[in-house]
Amino acid sequence: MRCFDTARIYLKGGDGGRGCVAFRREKYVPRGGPAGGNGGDGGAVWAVADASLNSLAAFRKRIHFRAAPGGAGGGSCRHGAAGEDLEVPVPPGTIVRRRDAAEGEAPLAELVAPGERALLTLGGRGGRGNASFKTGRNNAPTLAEHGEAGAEMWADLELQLVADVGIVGVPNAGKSTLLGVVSAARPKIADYPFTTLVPNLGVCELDFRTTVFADVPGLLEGAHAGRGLGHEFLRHCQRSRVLVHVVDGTSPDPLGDYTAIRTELELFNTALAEKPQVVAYNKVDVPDSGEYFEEVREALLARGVAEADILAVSAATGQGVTPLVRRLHALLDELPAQEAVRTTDAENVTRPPRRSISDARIDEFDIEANLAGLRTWRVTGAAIGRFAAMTNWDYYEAAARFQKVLEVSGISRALRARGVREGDTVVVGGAELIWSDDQSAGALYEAWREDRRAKGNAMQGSSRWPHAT
Ligand SMILES: Nc1nc2c(ncn2[C@@H]2O[C@H](COP(=O)(O)OP(=O)(O)OP(=O)(O)O)[C@@H](O)[C@H]2O)c(=O)[nH]1
Ligand SMILES: [Mg+2]
Repeated sequence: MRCFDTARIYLKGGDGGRGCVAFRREKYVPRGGPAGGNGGDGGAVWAVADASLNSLAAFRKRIHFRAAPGGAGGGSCRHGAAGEDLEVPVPPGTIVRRRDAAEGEAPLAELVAPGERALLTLGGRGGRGNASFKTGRNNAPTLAEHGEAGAEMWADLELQLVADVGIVGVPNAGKSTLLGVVSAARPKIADYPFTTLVPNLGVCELDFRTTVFADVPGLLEGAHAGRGLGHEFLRHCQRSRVLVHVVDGTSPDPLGDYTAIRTELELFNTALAEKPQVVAYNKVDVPDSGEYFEEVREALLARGVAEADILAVSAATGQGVTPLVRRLHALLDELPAQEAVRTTDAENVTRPPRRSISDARIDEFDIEANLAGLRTWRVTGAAIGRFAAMTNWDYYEAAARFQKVLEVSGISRALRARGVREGDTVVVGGAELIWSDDQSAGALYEAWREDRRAKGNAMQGSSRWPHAT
């Protein structure tokens, strides 16, 4: 038995395209200005509330969602095309949390109204082409960046159905049958407990009004504590504005059933228990079931349930169902108008921020020394790691720029303070560097050329080049 109101998915923004190194070619000008275009930004991943969905079952079949990468930059300052965004359709009422969210952290998004969108992951920034590196001092830069990797994450989805009316009651009380009779929905109905495994939504039309009903699997005692299936589904009721409490009139103890459900609701969430509720005493078409009705009615009145909120019905024959729906309309009318009930403090991001995905600082890093007893150092930090990944080691100027950043960020100083020595290996992100005490540009150039020669200029990214500081 599985239920599909939670799911775990993998999201990845598209990688940025690589920047290009090119120069303008003009007649009589041997070497024109830099003309390498930027790579395109990678596509973002969005969640979109799709009213045609009412479960997360689709995420059994597909759990990976990757947006398209940006195109590479070209010559003549042609920028790469932006990668297309990817939209992940989710049923209205879906909450998205990052899997590694801290305790108490607000969810990433809560999609309630049909068509509502929220940004989940950004694509990577496109790498800059050499035209973008032109400065007064360097008007013929020969370097370009790799695109930034798109952000990736695992996310947990939770569905809390959006409905006007939540139908609660013990298993077999007739909840699904009631949903079927008030709406065109055809929920699964059978003569054993827990026929309903996936919550059903039904649209009821009466008196020119449309009301959405949610039928959830029966609640068992202990449901609030996670015993039985009911707990999984109680959350759906949180979204509904009023409740119908279906009581099985043919049960040996209808009042006991009623009390057990009320207890579950209160233990799960007091806000849930405080929702307006109508008691539908069901199956009155069965001979003898009416016998207890008066008794149960008296007991409910004694507990403060209003007379108008206790109705005898037969979901099977439809008897008493119209007055029941009208009573629900009246209760809904008493409530303040509400667009949609939000249950979290998620702040949906609807416009991608105009900045890189990472707001990490370049001077925030850690150094691990002497890994495995070797003369190897590892520098970690979100910003410096990203910088290393975007550095295109094919170009000497990119390597020189990287060295400058090591200086400016304080990483070189920190390494010296920790006792780095000539010939030591320094790992920064995906790049492996060899430490040299000779800080001159000439030494760096020689080392870079040596490294390129050894590589045949073939490899990208996980480059190894001697580093002189
Ligand atoms: N005679 C009679 N039988 C009914 C009535 N309502 C429901 N039933 C029967 O009761 C059984 C259970 O009905 P369901 O609608 O599946 O009950 P449920 O509350 O949805 O049950 P779960 O999904 O298991 O929690 C079925 O055999 C229905 O045909 C009614 O008004 N009269
Ligand atoms: Mg059912």
